[in-house]
Order: sequence, then C-alpha cells, then structure tokens
Amino acid sequence: MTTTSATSATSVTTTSAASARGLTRTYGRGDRGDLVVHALRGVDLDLPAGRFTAIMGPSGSGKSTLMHCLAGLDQPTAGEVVVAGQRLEGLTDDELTRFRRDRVGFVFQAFNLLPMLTAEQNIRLPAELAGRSGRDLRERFDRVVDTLGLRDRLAHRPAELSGGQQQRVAVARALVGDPAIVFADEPTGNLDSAASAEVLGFLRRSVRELGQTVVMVTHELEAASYADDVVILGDGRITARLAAPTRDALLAALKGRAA
Ligand SMILES: Nc1ncnc2c1ncn2[C@@H]1O[C@H](COP(=O)(O)OP(=O)(O)OP(=O)(O)O)[C@@H](O)[C@H]1O
Repeated sequence: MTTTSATSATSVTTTSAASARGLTRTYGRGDRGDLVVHALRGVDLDLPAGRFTAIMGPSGSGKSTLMHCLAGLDQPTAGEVVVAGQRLEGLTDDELTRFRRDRVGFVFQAFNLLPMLTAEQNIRLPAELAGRSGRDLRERFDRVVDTLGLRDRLAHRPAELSGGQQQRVAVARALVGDPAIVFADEPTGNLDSAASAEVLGFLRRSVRELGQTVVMVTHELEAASYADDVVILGDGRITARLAAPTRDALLAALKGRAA
C-alpha cells in the first residue's frame, strides 16, 4: 500500500455511491485442470458520492473485472457489492437489468451510438426506455446538453460528428437519466489528445456542476490527472489509493514505490 488503504470495515456501508467488501472474482475451474485466474482477490473499496475516481493498474490487474462487478455486469465469485444503496448479490437477471437501466450510466471506449438516430435521440433514448418523460427529463436534458456544450449539435447524426463530439453525446446519454453512478471504461481510448482533454474536462464538470459520481478505468496518466481520487490495482488487489495525485506520485504508485 503506498497511501491510505480502503477501509477495513467488514460490512458494506450504504453512504457511498458504491462499496465492495471482499470482492473476489475467479475465472476457470481448478477441478477440471483448467488454469484458475484470480482476477480480483478480496477487494474492499468505497467510492464516495459526488467524486471523480480513476481506476488504474497494469494490464490484467483486474480493472475491468472490478468495474463490471460494481456495475452489475459480472457476478463476483464471493464478496459484497452495494451500489446506490442496492445490494447486488441475489438479484435476478431481470432485476440487474432494471438496476443498470435505472441507476447506472455507462460510457465505453467505442461510443456505441445508434447511427440512424440524431444526437438528441441518442441522448434521450435510455431515459425514455426507462419510462422517464415530462418536465424533469426536459430540465435534466437541457442542463446536461449545456454542460457538455452540445446544444448546436443535437440534430446531427453520429457520422456528422467528430470522435470527441460523439463521445460527448455518449457522456450526455449516460448522464441524462440522473444515474447514481457513471462508469466510464477507457472513455478516451479512441480519441486524440485534444478530444480526450475535452471529454475528460466535461466528465469533471459533470461531477463539479451536476454532483455526478464518476468512476473511470484508464491506462492514461493524463486522463487520471482529471480525477479527484485514483485507485491502483495490482494482481487483483488495491495497491494504492491516492487523492489528487501529482504525475510523479501516480507514476511511483504504479511502479509500486513511494514518490
Ligand atoms: N471471461 C474471462 N475468462 C477468463 N479469464 C478472464 C476473463 N475476464 C478476465 N479474465 C482474466 O482476469 C484477469 C483480469 O482481467 P481484467 O480484464 O479485469 O484486467 P484489466 O486490468 O482490465 O486489463 P486490461 O488493462 O488489459 O484491460 C486477467 O488475467 C484476465 O485474463
């Protein structure tokens, strides 16, 4: 551990946007002679609401597995996950689908916009599928669109937008349903540095101005520098947790030594 570790309490508290206790994910079955992979080895983590947290670590350290378990996209082998006060263990597939639709926003490396829909239709679609409508949705839509600077792009289809603009549309889509937490998986992986800076700046604004909780997996030091907190994984465990780290502190923690 380079700095403060995650809390060592044994049961999950529900005041965080997301918490994990003893989160373990193993792939493969040793009894068939397969290679068993320990993707997560008992992770304890609390992600405070209203903050921007980056998850970093070497390839294969468990970042995506952690995010998928927290987002209800993967089932842990053992341990507890609570997101927005909801314990995920024991939920049926339908309940998990509803939970994700209603409480979680996603931003992926590939923007995953529907090509035949305009930016506005793409942004509204998940909230409308979740049955939201009326003044609350309109007000939230306006706030998100203005925060992301998309007002003059709403009638464009994805093919008529730059990569950075498409990712801003994807961020708006994730935010418009007012989710308890937004998970961003390498959101700048397909963007050049100018577009990356723009998208990261908007993610940070969504935290500052809309009170959003954002968790982002990234390989990029530059991207992590936009976060309030950085959690570093190594071989399925948290090896460091840093608040607003400098680039040098982050590099040192990634290399497993004090700055
Ligand atoms: N479905 C799966 N079946 C078997 N092994 C898996 C599966 N998913 C992930 N793993 C293994 O679990 C470990 C953690 O993988 P994970 O994708 O979470 O790491 P990561 O830190 O996100 O890596 P990267 O930065 O390369 O995306 C790796 O050893 C990976 O090969």
